[in-house]
Amino acid sequence: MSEILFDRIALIGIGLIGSSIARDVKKLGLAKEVVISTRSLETLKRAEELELGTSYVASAAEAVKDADLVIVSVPVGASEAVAQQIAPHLKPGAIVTDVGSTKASVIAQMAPHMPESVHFIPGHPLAGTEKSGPDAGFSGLFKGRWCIFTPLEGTDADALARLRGFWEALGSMCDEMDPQHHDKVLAIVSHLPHIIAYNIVGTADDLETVTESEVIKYSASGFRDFTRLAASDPTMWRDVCLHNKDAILEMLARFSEDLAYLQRAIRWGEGDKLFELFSRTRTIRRSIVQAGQDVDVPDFGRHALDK
Ligand SMILES: NC(=O)C1=CN([C@@H]2O[C@H](COP(=O)(O)OP(=O)(O)OC[C@H]3O[C@@H](n4cnc5c(N)ncnc54)[C@H](O)[C@@H]3O)[C@@H](O)[C@H]2O)C=CC1
Ligand SMILES: O=C(O)C(=O)Cc1ccc(O)cc1
Repeated sequence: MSEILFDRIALIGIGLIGSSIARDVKKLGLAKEVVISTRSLETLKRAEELELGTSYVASAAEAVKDADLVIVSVPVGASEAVAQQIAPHLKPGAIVTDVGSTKASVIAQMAPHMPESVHFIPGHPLAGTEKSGPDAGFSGLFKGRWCIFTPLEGTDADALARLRGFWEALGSMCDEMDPQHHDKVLAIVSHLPHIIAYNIVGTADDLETVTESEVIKYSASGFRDFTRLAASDPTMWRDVCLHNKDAILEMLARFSEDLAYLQRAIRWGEGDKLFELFSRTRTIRRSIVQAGQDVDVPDFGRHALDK
């Protein structure tokens, strides 16, 4: 059992990410009280059945009262609505953070509503799966994973250090970044891979009508890897696309250009070009594996806190 880091934590949104945080907080004893609130009463009831917190309230405003740490874990498009609901009820000195996959838009939605008396520190744990909802979370999700903060100018150093300490207690490695830079980096390493997966699985599904069930029947592991990403939550990914539009479009333009290069090399039988690219990318995979960042979803257990 670790030490208590916050007396009262409020979790707004209790899906995959919120419930994984709740499980770690409970397991490690990081808070005296964990108040949970979420939009649907059905999910709230499920959180209670799973005993994820110490109290369960229907309104976000009620949940944040007296909370020292507020973690907003909702689809990024709901950030402003949540900020509006909680703002008048936040305790002076409280730390308010989020876990959204995009950062500039979350800041634009939330920061204007935050009272000066609280510390608003946007965050993003780079850990997750294609699943969603409170049953999908698990203890240890964040272990060995990066958590990126995109602090606003003038952020209180002690508050940032406390939030960092919290994520480190969950096993994360922490870093800081400018929100625009975060959004560009994440566009290429996370958002594009999901968009490409949605696209290829959609294309295969369209072909299915032509080839009957062959696409699914003979799908090799490469295609199956894409289907895992393409099974990710539609609301969450719709919001990511809408709220990181510029960076995603910039990376998609670059991606399409490079795909055209590949297409041309195939058309003209330029094997040397194909070989050069495929060798370069193979080196990248090998360096990721060496750095221990190759954890596929089925292997998460290896990193779980309970092992
Ligand atoms: N799924 C993943 O792998 C990762 C997701 N994220 C980010 O974490 C956030 C949450 O994602 P998940 O936990 O995966 O989603 P989820 O779909 O599992 O859970 C979302 C939760 O938010 C609640 N919610 C939705 N709209 C709400 C509103 N207006 N007010 C209050 N609660 C509301 C839902 O009831 C649910 O409890 C998103 O912003 C996502 O971009 C970050 C890292 C990884
Ligand atoms: O399931 C996967 O492979 C992921 O990439 C999970 C993920 C989704 C969104 C994020 O912002 C961070 C991590």
